[in-house]
Amino acid sequence: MSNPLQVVDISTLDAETGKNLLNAASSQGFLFVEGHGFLDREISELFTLSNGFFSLDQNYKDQYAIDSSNHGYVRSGGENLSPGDQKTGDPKEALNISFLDFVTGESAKPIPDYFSGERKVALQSIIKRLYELSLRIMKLVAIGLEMKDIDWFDSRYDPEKPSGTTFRLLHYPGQKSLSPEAAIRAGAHTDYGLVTLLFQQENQEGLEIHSQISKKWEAVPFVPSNSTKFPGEAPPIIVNIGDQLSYWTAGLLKSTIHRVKFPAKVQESGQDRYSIVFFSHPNDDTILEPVPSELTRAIKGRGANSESNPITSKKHLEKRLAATYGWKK
Ligand SMILES: O=C(O)CCC(=O)C(=O)O
Ligand SMILES: [Fe+2]
Repeated sequence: MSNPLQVVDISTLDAETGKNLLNAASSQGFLFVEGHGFLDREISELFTLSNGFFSLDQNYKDQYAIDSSNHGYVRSGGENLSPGDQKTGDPKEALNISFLDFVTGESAKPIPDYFSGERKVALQSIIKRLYELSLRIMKLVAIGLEMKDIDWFDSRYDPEKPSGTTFRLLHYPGQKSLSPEAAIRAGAHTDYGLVTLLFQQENQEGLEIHSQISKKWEAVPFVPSNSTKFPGEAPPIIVNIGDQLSYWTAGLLKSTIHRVKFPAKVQESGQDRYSIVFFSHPNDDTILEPVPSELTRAIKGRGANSESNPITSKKHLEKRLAATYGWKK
């Protein structure tokens, strides 16, 4: 399968890497990163954990049902990512873990007791490192934007202060039905935060982007690891830009619409899809004021550059979640 996206090696924090990342983020808004440091073994174990959780009893999972703060278990049909043009919720289940502290990797709210003991330790370690990876990516964005202070974004993402960041396990059950309605597994949407990091597995494809370049739906393939360059590393991680970062950078970085479909191959095999996602957000109290970069300052009247009363990150997120889950505000 051809790949519409660039694969950026982020193992070095330098000007060239920053430019490569910025190019991808300001064209497709989606890219792959390699040199991220996650091992194949640990990501496979994480998928095994996810598989184990979703195969538990429905009654058990429902005890941890999602609340209005976006934390908890979402049963199949419980989330409609495209409320304008989809009547029913998506045929997928998810576990959202929010209220995260990145010094400990723990949530301040209860999580299913399936994740206790060694499983809990493994989960916390992954969450802490996903936070570190998102900081690395934000440093590269700052370098790409030629900002004097490459920690400008990081200083707005204190590990112990509240943020809208969510770690999410997703399961899309396999379906052999060919009805076009059921063929959409996650409705078209953009993500809400700064950057989203996503792991997927081979033979479980289905993610599509509405390409900023071709203006068409294009499949995001599974890209295997480059074992010569990065021995033992997990496959490249998908990174995409969320609405807040696009808004913050006056639209220079693109928050691209995406969805999950059943490609013919997957539909024929009836294969389930599991994905693991980290939605990274700055601290709730972050004011989305114009970014100090000459590249974004030059864009007048868009996003954060157009507001005389800048909003906070928390306010930005609340607006979007209300639309997705139909909560009355
Ligand atoms: O499972 C996927 O590949 C996409 C998930 C996604 O886009 C989301 O949860 O926002
Ligand atoms: Fe998404």
